Amino acid sequence: MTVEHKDRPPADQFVVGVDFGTLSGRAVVVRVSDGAELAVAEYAYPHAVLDRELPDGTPLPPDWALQVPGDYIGVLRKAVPEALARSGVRPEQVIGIGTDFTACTVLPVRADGTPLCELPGLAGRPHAYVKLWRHHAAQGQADRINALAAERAEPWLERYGGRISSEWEFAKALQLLEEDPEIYDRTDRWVEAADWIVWRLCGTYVRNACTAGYKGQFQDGGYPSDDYLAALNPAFTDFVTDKLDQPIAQLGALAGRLTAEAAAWTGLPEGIAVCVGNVDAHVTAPAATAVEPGRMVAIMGTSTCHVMSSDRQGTVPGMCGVVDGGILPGLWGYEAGQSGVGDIFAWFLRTGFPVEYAERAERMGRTPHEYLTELAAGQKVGEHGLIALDWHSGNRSVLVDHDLSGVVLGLTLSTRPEDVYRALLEATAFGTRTIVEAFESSGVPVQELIIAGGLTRNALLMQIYADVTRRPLGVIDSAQGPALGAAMHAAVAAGAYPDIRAAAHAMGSARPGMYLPDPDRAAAYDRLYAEYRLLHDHFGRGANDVMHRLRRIRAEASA
Ligand SMILES: Nc1ncnc2c1ncn2[C@@H]1O[C@H](COP(=O)(O)OP(=O)(O)O)[C@@H](O)[C@H]1O
Ligand SMILES: O=C(CO)[C@H](O)[C@H](O)COP(=O)(O)O
Repeated sequence: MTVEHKDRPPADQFVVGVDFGTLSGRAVVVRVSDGAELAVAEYAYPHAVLDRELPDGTPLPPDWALQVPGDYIGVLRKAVPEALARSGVRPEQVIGIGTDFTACTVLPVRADGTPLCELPGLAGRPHAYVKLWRHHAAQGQADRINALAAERAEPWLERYGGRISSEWEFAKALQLLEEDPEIYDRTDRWVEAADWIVWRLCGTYVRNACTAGYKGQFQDGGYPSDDYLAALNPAFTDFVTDKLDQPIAQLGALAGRLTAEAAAWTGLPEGIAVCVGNVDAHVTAPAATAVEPGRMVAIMGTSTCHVMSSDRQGTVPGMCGVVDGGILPGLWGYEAGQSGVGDIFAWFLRTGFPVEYAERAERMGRTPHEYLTELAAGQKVGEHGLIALDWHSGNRSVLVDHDLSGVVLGLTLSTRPEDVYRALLEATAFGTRTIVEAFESSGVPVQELIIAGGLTRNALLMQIYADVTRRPLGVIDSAQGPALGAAMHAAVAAGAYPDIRAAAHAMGSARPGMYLPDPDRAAAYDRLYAEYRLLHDHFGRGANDVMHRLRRIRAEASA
């Protein structure tokens, strides 16, 4: 007989969490009483990431990254019913659905939520589509936003470590205005995909406090002022009033009830609780039980987000932002990140993985990642003679410059693919150490590092992170941390728990100290990290502007 914990929900109630990642959506059916994940189903976006051309063949310039909003609806129609069927749970046992999304992934929509790219005649207009979080073609607008904010000493700038990213809402909207004013004019709302999917589920458009704060620069009850926007571009003056402003709700709040249309898509009962949206990184903190100050969660996937709550409000140079209640109610939520991590490893598989390696991996029943990892694991630290900069997708923290690019130094004629692969793994660890040290030196202590996301599957990578950061690494128990976090917020929205902390204690779990730093390897990495920081400052802080010059040369050549 199971003894029901007195204040725990009954064991026959379930929630669904849906994690909209960069390349796919994952739906998980979760038991409310203890967070047990009964089933998961994944749906890969048919159009993946549009970074070369639109579906109709319209070419895209460099640094563009778009998506097709219909792909997201596919997750609701395919992954949710599949997970429900696999779970054996009856639909009437499901009391709520919660979602999380990559961010800042934004799209222009009409007043009823229709994406502009779905309107007649606009399928060939790049600015009518979703701008994915890693759309980096608005760096020019971001540079102007930062320069003007610094010149006017705008108070909100320091909440973002002194620099606004080209990945965020204002830079992307300004690019839209300046490059396709007709699409801008036809945009009724500029919506985070995190909120658009909730809008599709319950018929209500409400902005979540997380993306509004970190990506929409909502601080102390307001957005950047109209006269600041007018100084950027007079046509941008009313952007907040006309296209952005919308009621904001706290994380875990009820956004509305599942509509009949969404019930038909998902196979879930009409009228169940639909939770306010959330971000794939921040939603994972409670899933990893990181609900106390100083426990940093690094969600490692295509990119890495470092999220941490603190009782201190500080300014960490190059952080993505600090938002009151941005992760957990009542605490300052900090975000930092690396815009390319798994993406960099994927790039190397596309471009540096020889056919004979692929054939050997297949014969051994290994994926390319597994095969290269096995080959690289046997090396001693420094044996490959390489050092890399993990900037193939720009630098999000601490330099906030997406016009920077990747570097591999030390190549010789005897360098092997596994050498470069390991150097890339290590470079991302050096990037994380740079971020952790920025927090520590700014008076915001990082007590513990907990890893979540798809990259937890790579044990060598985890050990390298422990050795490089000289910190024990905890690992979230769930293989679907973001989806579990979304499910937990749905349980709160459905009233099963009073708040997300209570849900975290009942439903979240992580294993502390899974990877411990080895003193000898850590000492060897200190030498390589010192070289990384020299390169970091040389190429990233103006000593040698070659990376920006190369971009200008490329732009002229491709023009
Ligand atoms: N064993 C592995 N080692 C290193 N990287 C991996 C491995 N498996 C997948 N990846 C990378 O992980 C990324 C996908 O991360 P994941 O968390 O699954 O998805 P998402 O980023 O969409 O949430 C891809 O960029 C892929 O190259
Ligand atoms: O910046 C983000 C969160 O603030 C993005 O959501 C994240 O970088 C992309 O997610 P993933 O790497 O899992 O695809």
